[in-house]
Amino acid sequence: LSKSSQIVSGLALITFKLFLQALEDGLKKADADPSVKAVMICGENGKFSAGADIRGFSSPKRHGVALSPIVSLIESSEKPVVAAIEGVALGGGLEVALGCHYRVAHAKARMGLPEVTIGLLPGAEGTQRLPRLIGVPAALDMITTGKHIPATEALKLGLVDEIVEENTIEAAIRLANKVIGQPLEPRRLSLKPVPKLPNMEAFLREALVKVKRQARGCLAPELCVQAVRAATERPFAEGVRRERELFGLLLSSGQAQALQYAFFAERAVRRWAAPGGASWSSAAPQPVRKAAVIGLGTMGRGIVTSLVKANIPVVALEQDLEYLNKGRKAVMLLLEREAMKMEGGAQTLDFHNPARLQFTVDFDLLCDVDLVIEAVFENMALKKEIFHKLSKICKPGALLCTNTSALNIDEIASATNRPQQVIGTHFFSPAHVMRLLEIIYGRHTSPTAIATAMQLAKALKKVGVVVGNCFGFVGNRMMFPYVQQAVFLLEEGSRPEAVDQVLEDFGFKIGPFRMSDLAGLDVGWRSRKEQGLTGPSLAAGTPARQRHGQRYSPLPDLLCEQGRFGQKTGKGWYQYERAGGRTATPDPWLHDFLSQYRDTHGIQSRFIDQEEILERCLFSLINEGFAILAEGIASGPEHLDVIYINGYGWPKHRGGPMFYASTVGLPRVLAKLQKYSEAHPDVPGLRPNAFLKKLVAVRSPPLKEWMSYLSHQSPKL
Ligand SMILES: CC(C)(COP(=O)(O)OP(=O)(O)OC[C@H]1O[C@@H](n2cnc3c(N)ncnc32)[C@H](O)[C@@H]1OP(=O)(O)O)[C@@H](O)C(=O)NCCC(=O)NCCSC(=O)/C=C/CCCCCCCCCCCCC(=O)O
Repeated sequence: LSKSSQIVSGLALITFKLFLQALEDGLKKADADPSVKAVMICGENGKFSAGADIRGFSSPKRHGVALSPIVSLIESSEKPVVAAIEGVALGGGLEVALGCHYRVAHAKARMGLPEVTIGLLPGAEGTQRLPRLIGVPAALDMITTGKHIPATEALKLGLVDEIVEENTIEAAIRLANKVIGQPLEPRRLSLKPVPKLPNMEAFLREALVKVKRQARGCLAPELCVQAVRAATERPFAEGVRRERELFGLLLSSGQAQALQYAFFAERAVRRWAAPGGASWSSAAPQPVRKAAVIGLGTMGRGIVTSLVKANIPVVALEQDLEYLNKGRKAVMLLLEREAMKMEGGAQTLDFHNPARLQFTVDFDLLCDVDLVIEAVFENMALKKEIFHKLSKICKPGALLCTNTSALNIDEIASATNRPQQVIGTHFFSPAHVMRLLEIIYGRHTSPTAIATAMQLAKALKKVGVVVGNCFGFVGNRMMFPYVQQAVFLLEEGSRPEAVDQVLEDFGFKIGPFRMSDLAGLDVGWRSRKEQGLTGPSLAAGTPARQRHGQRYSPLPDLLCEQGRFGQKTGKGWYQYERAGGRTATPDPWLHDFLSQYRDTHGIQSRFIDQEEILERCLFSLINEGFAILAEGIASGPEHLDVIYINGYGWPKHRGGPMFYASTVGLPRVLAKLQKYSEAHPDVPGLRPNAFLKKLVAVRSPPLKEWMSYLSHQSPKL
């Protein structure tokens, strides 16, 4: 068939100008050449196409519109066109394949329309062709979630005609040969009707309700449903017009830019940098063939589960048999659940095999592991004791990681004989679900240790973000002023449900008070007692609402003193149906308690509007972000944004806190902070950071240029 086939595709990414022109030229040439009987389209280097170059969407008119006519050209060809899909066929890549009359895929190929994840919809007629091919429910699922489906599933759905284990191109050529001369009309998707559903209207209505609930203010999923609805209600050409209209709306919504920024930010943070010039490009990771986890509380259980899922043999250690058995049961339950979600189930995970997962109380069994993750509770003395023991037992090359959310990595490292191999790995709960891994280097941490921790994050399918050592690191340090403002707002007249509502409407998965109830108020209470901010070590005569000359709210401490720890005790900032319950209901007791508290402290209650709630919480968090950047704790604003999107439920369609600040406008953030700071001079978190002021003074450059305005390289970097 060599004479009758044409390979006209060549790039994994559709760099539109060159690629589309080549595709058009190739198709026209093939059409005009009587010796060509069929056309096969494939990619280069084992990849069909990852779709359009996402960076190109900043100039949509120039690039975007050109793909649809090409897809139509393919479909209307008088000669059969077969797509040979290897690697990935995503976005515009899959839309090209949908224009073809036949699709052959390699068994390992993946397909999807991920445009929704970058704030768009499949704008080259994908929302109109896919439902015609695989029906509305399956098409809607792919288009609104953007998920990549494996070839086997694509075959079941009818998205591809054949899958092969061997040479996809040869198989596609074989198929092309076979279908020469067969009628093409039934293979042209634009001519097919959308398969009917008995309850189409109800189905689409429910789908819209579901995506709206899940999207929390993100527009793209909703508009995807509207585009698919158009396919069910209108002829193909009109559906395409509607798709284009909706695409245009998304393109100008601002959300697409935020989501595309987030896509590249997540990839940018892999290129880490640390003190002394060490970086991702020069440091090589050590292999991790076996790991250990110390402590099987909530965090340890999730970490063990993550490691087992990543196929890394684990030794799980507890202090005594009682805790060990409790931990073992919980881990097994988590793993059973994870196995059920996986193809191949328990056999794939193999967690009943002691060579893959071993439970022990014997520290000596840690002598041959390559990496230890200590996950005991946040107590410096205990952690130091464990690290001292580890440095005696573990082999010389072993990496010693501490799962801490705030403690000083250098102090923990000082208890060992190998501070260069000590590193912070801050997991987020539940650790087998949450994608973020904050990786904290100490003063002596070696580049190899950082590279190994980053490699571990990748193996665990997490996003590793390398940051410097300070109290709370990046995520929690930015969270402190945010939560502090939320509590101050209660003192001044607001209620937990009002504050949560504003932040959840903004797009947070959960507001600060619901979050605090979920995490447990006792966690922060313990830490504040350790810091001497409350409890028996507080100096007599300390004013109730002041610490170290700054405003302090004792409200969370007072709740803890009442035994209100949140969900676990059935009462916290809200009331719950029972201890351990999850349904938060506003609590009249708390409202009375707040009134009495204000009376006791002579605070005049006032109405606080949504704007003030949002600005005080978010701008104080962002302000701390500028401090972190200025101190060199993180090497760029993308790091902060990736941390917030993946670890703190920040709405991705707003691009992360620092990106959000850039869209609000730095002068506005500064002006508002100045205003609130004047009203609350005893709150340092509201005092505009010098770096923010500087950026405004130099006329608010684009976010990617911010770091170049730091006058001196921070000693941390
Ligand atoms: C699965 C992947 C492809 C690979 O994953 P992995 O192997 O892990 O590698 P990565 O690290 O993720 O990626 C490696 C590097 O490649 C870069 N990359 C990857 N994909 C892209 C991309 N699509 N664009 C740009 N760059 C990309 C990535 O950044 C890495 O580089 P670096 O480390 O950052 O340097 C995975 O990468 C992946 O999932 N990629 C994304 C795939 C995707 O989302 N594809 C869809 C893109 S959108 C699309 O295809 C749309 C096409 C058709 C548009 C038609 C529009 C018509 C509009 C008509 C209407 C006009 C209306 C007018 C409006 C008006 O009125 O104004």
